[in-house]
Amino acid sequence: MQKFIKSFSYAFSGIAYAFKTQFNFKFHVVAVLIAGIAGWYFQLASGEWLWLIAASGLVIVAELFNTAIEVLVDLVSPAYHEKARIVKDVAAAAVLLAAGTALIIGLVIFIPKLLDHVA
Ligand SMILES: Nc1ncnc2c1ncn2[C@@H]1O[C@H](COP(=O)(O)OP(=O)(O)OP(=O)(O)O)[C@@H](O)[C@H]1O
Repeated sequence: MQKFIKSFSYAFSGIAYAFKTQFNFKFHVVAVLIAGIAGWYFQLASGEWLWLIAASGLVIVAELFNTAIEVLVDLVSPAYHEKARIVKDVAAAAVLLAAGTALIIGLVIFIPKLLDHVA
């Protein structure tokens, strides 16, 4: 049981590291919070909440993997290396794709609600 609790504390320290050191991670956490507040304001249906939660999770998980990959690359290849560049660029591309997907999901959910709101 103590091992189980410890593994949570390791995971939380990983989240804290990403939050403290990665501007993009902070940016995405703020975006997720804003989406959550907007979801609460517009009283999303449960299906819409599920899409929003899945999209948010996708972005945060991608950011965490990207952070881990960046740290690992810096550890094994502090000097410039073409393969290190590719690894970091591909990891960054995964975040970009996740964020783009989440943005599209957010627009599909919120644009009709915003249009209804202003009409
Ligand atoms: N060791 C390296 N060898 C080759 N290219 C690298 C190396 N480190 C970084 N790069 C290149 O520089 C880009 C930016 O790398 P960097 O580590 O600064 O990431 P970042 O996305 O700016 O994150 P952060 O600023 O949070 O560390 C990478 O995507 C890659 O193209």
